[in-house]
Amino acid sequence: MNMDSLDKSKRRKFWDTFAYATEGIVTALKQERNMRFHAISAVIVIAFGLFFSITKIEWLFILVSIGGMFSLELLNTAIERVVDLATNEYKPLAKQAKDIAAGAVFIFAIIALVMGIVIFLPYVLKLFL
Ligand SMILES: Nc1ncnc2c1ncn2[C@@H]1O[C@H](COP(=O)(O)OP(=O)(O)OP(=O)(O)O)[C@@H](O)[C@H]1O
Repeated sequence: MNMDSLDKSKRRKFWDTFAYATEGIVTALKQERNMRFHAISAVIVIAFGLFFSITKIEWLFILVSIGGMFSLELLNTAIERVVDLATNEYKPLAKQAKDIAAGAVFIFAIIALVMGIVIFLPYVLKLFL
């Protein structure tokens, strides 16, 4: 293999990674109700952000919340799949793996909710007061 084709195959591998990652996200969106819930929530939060013209720093927190939520839900889904692949019998370790992964999502969801309240509550109050 000459340098040129080596370079090309490396580049293809790089783009393949994006294609597989996109495929994973689309699969999760199609199969997981929670993923669709996050997508709808993200659209609503972005609409609120635009409506209230939130600051740059506030947008960054929203970005981290939305991105973190999607990433964690994807990892949780991946762990669920691996556990189901490993066994379809009732196993205490399978339960632990799924419940612990769900716990990670839950903790971040609470943090994202608190960030949302801290950011949007003052804007909402200003609207009414
Ligand atoms: N093989 C297993 N052995 C023991 N407990 C399991 C097993 N598979 C799932 N569970 C437990 O059953 C409950 C429901 O699991 P399930 O796989 O249906 O996930 P879920 O939380 O309903 O997520 P989703 O709705 O995304 O499928 C969880 O408490 C999980 O830990």
